[in-house]
Amino acid sequence: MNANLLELKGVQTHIGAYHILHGVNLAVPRGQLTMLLGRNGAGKTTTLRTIMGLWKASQGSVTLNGQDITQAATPQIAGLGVAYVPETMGIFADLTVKENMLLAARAARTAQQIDEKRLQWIFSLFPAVEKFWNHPAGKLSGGQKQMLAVSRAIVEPRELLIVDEPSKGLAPAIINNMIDAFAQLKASGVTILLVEQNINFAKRLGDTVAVMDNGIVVHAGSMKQLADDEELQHSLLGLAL
Ligand SMILES: Nc1ncnc2c1ncn2[C@@H]1O[C@H](COP(=O)(O)OP(=O)(O)OP(=O)(O)O)[C@@H](O)[C@H]1O
Repeated sequence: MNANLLELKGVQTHIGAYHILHGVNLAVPRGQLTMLLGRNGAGKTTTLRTIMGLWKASQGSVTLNGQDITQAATPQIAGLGVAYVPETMGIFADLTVKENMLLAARAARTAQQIDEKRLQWIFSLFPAVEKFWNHPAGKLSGGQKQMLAVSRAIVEPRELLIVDEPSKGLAPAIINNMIDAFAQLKASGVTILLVEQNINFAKRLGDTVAVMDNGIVVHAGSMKQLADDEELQHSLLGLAL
């Protein structure tokens, strides 16, 4: 079995006339939490969208479990066990939390059909999801919406969870809750890829890190190594952890 669940090799992506990714190499080790860092506009979101088939790579390859998914359609990629939470979160504001969860559960048509043990586990990770079960999702706070978005992504078992900036705009207490939840998710065996701007969040959760700049990965290694090396942080990110 390949040690890397996901691998990008030489991935180039164009958006219309713009050449955004210039040969991204990225490895996401199985069972680990990988942080994708980088300045604004470095190409992190474009990388996630290319993995999900929402943009198509013009060159290079994306492989999942050794299977080439470079040209696969998004539903097919999702069907292989990949869940993606975009920055916009994809929540239906007019629907209740419960309805949002049901829509995310492909196999369930009623709340009773969602695997009960799994639902209780999700409630334990994100108590707000249970508390506001029958409330319109649009009424939730930013942090609660983010928790609902991640809960939707894991309503059924997934092999790979990809989340774009889960800590964005959240208060420190909510960020701590989010860190605990991701740590528990990882302990359950899910491989996780997170885009982050919050360096402390990255430092506390990451096993592996990749740093992007100008559409390529300019550094890859262990999170601890980067966390311990202030000079490297300055040169890669313009700041220290
Ligand atoms: N739809 C689009 N059309 C044209 N250019 C785009 C589009 N989406 C992104 N870009 C450009 O691609 C580059 C990379 O954007 P991307 O969103 O991937 O960066 P990012 O690292 O995720 O940054 P941020 O943290 O600001 O979201 C940026 O220069 C951006 O302006």
